Amino acid sequence: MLWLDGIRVVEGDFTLSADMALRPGERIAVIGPSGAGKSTLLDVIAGFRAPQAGRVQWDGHDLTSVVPGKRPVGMLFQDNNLFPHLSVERNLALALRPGGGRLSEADHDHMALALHSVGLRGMGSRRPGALSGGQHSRAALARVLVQDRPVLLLDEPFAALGPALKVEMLDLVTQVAGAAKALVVLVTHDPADARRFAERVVLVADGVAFAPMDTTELFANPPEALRDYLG
Ligand SMILES: Nc1ncnc2c1ncn2[C@@H]1O[C@H](COP(=O)(O)OP(=O)(O)OP(=O)(O)O)[C@@H](O)[C@H]1O
Repeated sequence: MLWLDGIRVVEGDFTLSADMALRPGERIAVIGPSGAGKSTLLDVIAGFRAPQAGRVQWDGHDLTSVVPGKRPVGMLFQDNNLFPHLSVERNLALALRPGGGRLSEADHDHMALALHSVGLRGMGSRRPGALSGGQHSRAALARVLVQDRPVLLLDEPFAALGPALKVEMLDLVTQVAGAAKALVVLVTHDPADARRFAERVVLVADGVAFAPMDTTELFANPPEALRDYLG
């Protein structure tokens, strides 16, 4: 379980409070107005931002003072570009062994499996410039998957893709994260993404990241803050 316990972030006029528990393996969407604090919430979980109060816990371990690289968290951003001068496989290798070092046969098998799972089997030797937009997104997803982290944070990773490709990628994330039993937290501006992807939704508005609500119930009976956001 990922616990956000009494989290409070304050920066000038901006405040964000969060108290919630997210279950292993579930798919969460984070929605809310621009500037409400969706990315801030992910940054607190990932450790890029220290809250002024509260604790982040995973599986009973307090992560609050753990550096980002040591947290059980993988992240995928929209601009999370692959290194253009390295092959896809070298990009994956860097994610697997950030400090360098020789890759074992098991590591190579692991990378091949990650590429296979995102539909890029046999494309490991290509450079990112030789991939289509959709393939690029798949490679970036493989790079996160190869790290085998039980929590995946996705900050609008597919916003630049066309609608059909975005749906394809969301379904792929559902499939691969399901196989890995990873908790996925997806920030999106598109309520349709939340409906398609998420079992539960965290609404961020008015300084609060509200505890997750069942997606179907939330959209069937939206609270005022969501009605304001949906317009
Ligand atoms: N590096 C920073 N320094 C100061 N303020 C920041 C910084 N990054 C974000 N903010 C502010 O923190 C608040 C929350 O930003 P955040 O990016 O978390 O919102 P968001 O909901 O993800 O927005 P969007 O949907 O536009 O991406 C905003 O008021 C923003 O201006």
